[in-house]
Amino acid sequence: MFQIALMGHGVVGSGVAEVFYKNRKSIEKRAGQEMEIKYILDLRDFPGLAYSDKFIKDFETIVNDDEVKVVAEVMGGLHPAFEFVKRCLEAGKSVVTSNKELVAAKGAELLAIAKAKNVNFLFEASVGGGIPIIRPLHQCLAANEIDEIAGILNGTTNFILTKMIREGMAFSDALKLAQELGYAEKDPTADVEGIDACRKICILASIAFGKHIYPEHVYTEGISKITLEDVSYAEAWGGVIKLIGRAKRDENGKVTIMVSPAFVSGESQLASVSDVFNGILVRGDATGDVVFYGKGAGKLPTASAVVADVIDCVKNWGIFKAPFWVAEEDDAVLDYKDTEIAFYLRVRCDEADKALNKAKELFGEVTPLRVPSLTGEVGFVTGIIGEEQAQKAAKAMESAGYPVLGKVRVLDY
Ligand SMILES: NC(=O)C1=CN([C@@H]2O[C@H](COP(=O)(O)OP(=O)(O)OC[C@H]3O[C@@H](n4cnc5c(N)ncnc54)[C@H](OP(=O)(O)O)[C@@H]3O)[C@@H](O)[C@H]2O)C=CC1
Ligand SMILES: N[C@@H](CC=O)C(=O)O
Repeated sequence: MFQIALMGHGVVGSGVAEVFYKNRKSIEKRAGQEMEIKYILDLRDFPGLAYSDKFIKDFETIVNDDEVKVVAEVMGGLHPAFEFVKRCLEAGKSVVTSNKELVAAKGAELLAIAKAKNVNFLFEASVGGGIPIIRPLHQCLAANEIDEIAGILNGTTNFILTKMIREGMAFSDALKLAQELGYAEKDPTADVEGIDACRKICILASIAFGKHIYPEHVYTEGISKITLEDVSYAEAWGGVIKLIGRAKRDENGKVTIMVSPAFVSGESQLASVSDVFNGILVRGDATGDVVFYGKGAGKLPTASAVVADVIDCVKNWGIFKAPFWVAEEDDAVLDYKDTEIAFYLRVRCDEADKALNKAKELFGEVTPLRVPSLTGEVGFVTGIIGEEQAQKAAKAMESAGYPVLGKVRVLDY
């Protein structure tokens, strides 16, 4: 009998218990072992559940119990999750987690401990909720050199943008709904400001490129400044606005990585990824583009990935099967200011032609965008230019009397 401990009984943790008890027979069959949840650690009490007797409040009970072989950490946050996970691994227990903050910050260190102890540290649920992406990237695509990964990695912001685009719903109402549905992080700033997507693209890039990419080295911009007017200009351009995380490795091994809202063409596979769904494009040198799609957040989709990792730990007891990357001292990430991309801008003006002439002078050739219902302003899309040049040119537009009302990157996916 394999004894398991669950740390956290919130949205994901309660889903893990639900999936485990509902599908226990098939789960045990797939794991090849009988399994039981011995403890559930949480700060609160949960009376009236069929498994209410499992709840404990002291982590020491779990770490000191040799019968507990696999621990699922679904509490979230960096502390005390890091200390708890580290101690479990050091005690010879395999750990699975849905906690991207933990993996993005401490993945290399925890993987090194797991490898040394010959236990597993798995985190399929940390990216893309219920979408299988970590295992395919690490195992099924292992024969490829991965050149690029780009995707919609945050369910909450994609849900908000979809509600804004399709229903004209106010940002705050859409966020409230995402929180009620259990999609958002405890502090939704992490979703809205792109921090959650940044953690996820860091995890994917670390697996793909074999070295730890730290969130603090990644330029990150969220969707809080996106307006319904920007949405209309994107439509006039022939696309939609999405929050995109992307990472690309050049021939020297340097990584360009960024999270920001972006115009994506209506024909792009990412354009049709709506609601809480995530879509992740992986470009391999042998496979070409492979796209992963599914529910990126929510109780049961995420729990599905956590329980699958638990099964893997049980089935592969004594075999290290986790993805692996090393912590690197030198920074592998290129300064985003040294990279190039196209931009959409929206400026206030009395005469659109004059504003567009000024834009040409400052940005080079531009493509005008017109939304008939919006007066006293004009939108345009630049060619590929340097990030720094774009920043300077936008400032110069303002100095010339054309206040910038919106500025979003334009992608060619
Ligand atoms: N919700 C989602 O759709 C997804 C979430 N994730 C990740 O999964 C993790 C959990 O998310 P979610 O379930 O939504 O979060 P919740 O806040 O709903 O659940 C966390 C639970 O853990 C408990 N907890 C927190 N700290 C401790 C502690 N020190 N000791 C014991 N219990 C503790 C909390 O108690 P209390 O409420 O009293 O603080 C709460 O019950 C996060 O890392 C999140 O980023 C990943 C993919 C999708
Ligand atoms: N808050 C996250 C939850 C899953 O990672 C999201 O909205 O994607």
